Amino acid sequence: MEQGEGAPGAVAGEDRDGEGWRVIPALERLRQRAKDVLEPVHYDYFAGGAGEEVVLGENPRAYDRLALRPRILRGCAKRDLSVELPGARASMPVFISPTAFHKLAHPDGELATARAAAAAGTVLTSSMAASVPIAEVTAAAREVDRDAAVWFQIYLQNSREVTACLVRRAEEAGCSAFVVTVDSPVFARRARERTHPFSDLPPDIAAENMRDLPGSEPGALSDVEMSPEVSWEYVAWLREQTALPVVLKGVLHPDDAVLAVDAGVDGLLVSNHGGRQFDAAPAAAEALPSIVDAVDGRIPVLVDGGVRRGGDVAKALALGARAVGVGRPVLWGLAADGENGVREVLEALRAEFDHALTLCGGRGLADLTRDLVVVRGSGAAW
Ligand SMILES: Cc1cc2nc3c(=O)[nH]c(=O)nc-3n(C[C@H](O)[C@H](O)[C@H](O)COP(=O)(O)O)c2cc1C
Ligand SMILES: CCCCCCCCCCCCCCC(=O)C(=O)O
Repeated sequence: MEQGEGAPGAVAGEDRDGEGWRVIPALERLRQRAKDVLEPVHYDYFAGGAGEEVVLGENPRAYDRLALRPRILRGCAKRDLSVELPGARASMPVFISPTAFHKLAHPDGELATARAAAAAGTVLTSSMAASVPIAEVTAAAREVDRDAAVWFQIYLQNSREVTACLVRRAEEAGCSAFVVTVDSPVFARRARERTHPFSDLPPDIAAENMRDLPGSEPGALSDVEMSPEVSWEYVAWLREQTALPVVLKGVLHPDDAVLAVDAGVDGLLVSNHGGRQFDAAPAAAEALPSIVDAVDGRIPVLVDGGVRRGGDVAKALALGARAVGVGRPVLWGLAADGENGVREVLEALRAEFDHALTLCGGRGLADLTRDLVVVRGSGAAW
């Protein structure tokens, strides 16, 4: 089996995409299949990370450095995996984090992902840079389950008129929350762009939410901007633009978590963008506990980055996360087998998480508590 970024001793720059040895077999098979079918430039766009991909590897490794001390004899024959999230109730504590351009993975694009998420009873966060407009994404989800929840991810644009227009569109499409990504004041620098420079997107694929926005010609596409001008004042303004829950994505410092609560947001997503933005950032699992402590139960804390196994989900919840997001595994499932591939990823994670919960003696998510977590090699509690 291929060694890779999660493997001890993996060398940066070699086999960086082979997460294989540590992920559950179904996910690894789908990733291999995705690698076989995708154009190398598209595979590298999905798989890659910022800089020399240190954080990309650290995200999964941080989970490996933790262990769970199971509780015994707790009578856990009946278990409830469901969870309350901002604007949604999910059947399990695993949701889909926003990733751009699903049509690069499969011709059905976000329509397939939305159907799979709805069938699994969980949330799809549709990217502002999705290759299907948000109204079509929510409609696809609702065809499967009329109560399906879809969140809309947004980058705050320099023009507030443009941001406000995107907010209205997502509301009209029936999204139930906004995920505002705040970890990207600039575009990332990614090592794989040297080997596979980003060509233009194929002519039939575009960021469809960016059509017909204020200031552009009818039918024209606006750029997705990442702006260093964005500040807390903009978040406060956005808070006034919508009654829907707002989740801030990309929070890594506990002081920012406190500022976010003060700004009136409804949830935090602890994330380093899957290691794609800042290669000196901490692993998501390592940033999580201090943020959970700073928030002190006032709003739910979510986390994404490097979650590849049910045990990782259990560790994140034990550290205080309400739920975890997955990014790349969903893209591998989508590329490998469309809607069915995404379903397979979600159901594999559900089954593994349920198994881990049972082994921890848990009946529900609240039974995963921080006292279960120890640091491997030291035996010390977290
Ligand atoms: C190909 C790709 C595209 C992404 N696009 C977005 C995006 O449009 N907006 C966003 O907030 N995050 C984006 N992300 C980051 C994900 O939301 C998420 O934070 C990350 O993938 C989680 O890590 P994982 O892939 O290890 O699960 C993207 C990630 C990938 C891999
Ligand atoms: C070969 C793939 C082509 C990629 C084209 C990139 C165009 C960038 C403009 C949209 C940015 C979307 C941000 C997505 C994101 O957060 C991420 O990749 O990470």
